[in-house]
Order: sequence, then structure tokens, then C-alpha cells
Amino acid sequence: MTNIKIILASGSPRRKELLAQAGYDFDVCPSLSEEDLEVMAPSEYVMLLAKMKADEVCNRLIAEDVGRRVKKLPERFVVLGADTVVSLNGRILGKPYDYDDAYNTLNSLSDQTHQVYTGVCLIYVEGRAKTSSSFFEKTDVTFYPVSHNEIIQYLATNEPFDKAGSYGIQGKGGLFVKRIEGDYNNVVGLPLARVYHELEELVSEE
Ligand SMILES: Cc1cn([C@H]2C[C@H](O)[C@@H](COP(=O)(O)OP(=O)(O)OP(=O)(O)O)O2)c(=O)[nH]c1=O
Repeated sequence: MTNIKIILASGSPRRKELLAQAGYDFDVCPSLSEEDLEVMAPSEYVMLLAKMKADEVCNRLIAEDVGRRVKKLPERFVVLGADTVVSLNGRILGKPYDYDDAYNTLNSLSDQTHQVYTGVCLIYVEGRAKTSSSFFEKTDVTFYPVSHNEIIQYLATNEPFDKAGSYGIQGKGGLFVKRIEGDYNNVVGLPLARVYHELEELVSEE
């Protein structure tokens, strides 16, 4: 039996008991639960989600290519993962769960300033080497007062349901926006100019 140290990425007492039963040397480091995620700072949260998305795609593509005689992946490429949330008074508002959630979210954003955070993770793959960079951008968005009828009309467009904070600044949701401070593209889901600069730095680092 190997004597290598195992880090058990799980909070399950059953898994712990089974590893102990076999006599393995291990430490427990449970992965973050949904409850932990909800109390994270929005900046940390979006960077973690962006990294999870990029890691998953990167690992899957590389694993799929391993079995191929003719490789589909180029010698060098970058995987970009991103995640966007709205934060109102420190509370994270993602995509709405349902109609009522979208209504309540828009109602709470009315006549208020909230923050839109987008986290980005870039993974640069060159041969077998991987280097990555993670960052976030924050944009402050102030809404005009939004009435009950305006929210009902807006929900009928179906625009809110796949969007963080239940609105799209690039669509009819733009009519609610009084002012923004920061990158507009960041609100739409990708801080393009920051991505450009980080990408330039990442791929020229070797
Ligand atoms: C606030 C706001 C968000 N959004 C969008 C950007 C994101 O696509 C979405 C938040 O969901 P995300 O989970 O960040 O992204 P996604 O599910 O659309 O795509 P994937 O996970 O595959 O990368 O909300 C707008 O389009 N306009 C806006 O004004």
C-alpha cells in the first residue's frame, strides 16, 4: 500500500471512516458548500466560479484529446471562463430562480445603486504547461425608481430570466439604468478591455 498523503476533498464522515479503515494517511479539506459560497465576498465568488468553469472545460478538452491519434487541440490555446453576479448591499444576486424571484430582485434594485461583478479566469496552455490568471471587474449601476407595472411588463419580455440581477442592460433593462460607473461590457458579462490587457500579459510571459 502506498504511503502517500491524501487530501480528502469531502466533508462526508462515511468517506473519512472508509479511508481510515483502510489505514491511509490523510487530511480532510471539505470542498466549499453552497452555504459557504453565499457568504463569500462577490469578487471572490465570481473568480472561483470563473475558475471552476475554465478548469472543467480545459481538463475535459485535454482528456478528450489524449485518446486521439490526430489531435484537435492546437499546440497553444487559452481557455476563458467567466461569471457575473449582481451585488446589492453585499448580498449576491445571481440569475432568478423563478418569476417571483425576478420580480423581487427588480423591486429591490429600484432607485438603488448596485454592483455588477464579473470574474474571469484565463488558462494558457502551451504543450504540457499551464499558466493562469484570475481577476474581476466591478461596475456600479444606479437604477431609476421602477414601478410595479414596469416590472410586470419587463418580466413579460422574458429578458430577465437568464441574467444575473434579472435584467439586461443591453436590452429593455437598459431603460431602468440612470447611471453607471465602470466598464459597460463588464455588466453585459465580459470586461473586454481588461481581458485584452491580461491576455497580452499572460501569453507574452514565457
Ligand atoms: C447584469 C447583466 C447580466 N447579464 C448576463 C451576463 C451573463 O451571461 C449572465 C450571468 O450568468 P453567468 O452564470 O455569469 O453566465 P451564463 O450562465 O450566461 O454563461 P456560462 O455560465 O456558460 O459562462 O447574466 C447580461 O447579459 N446583462 C446584464 O445587464
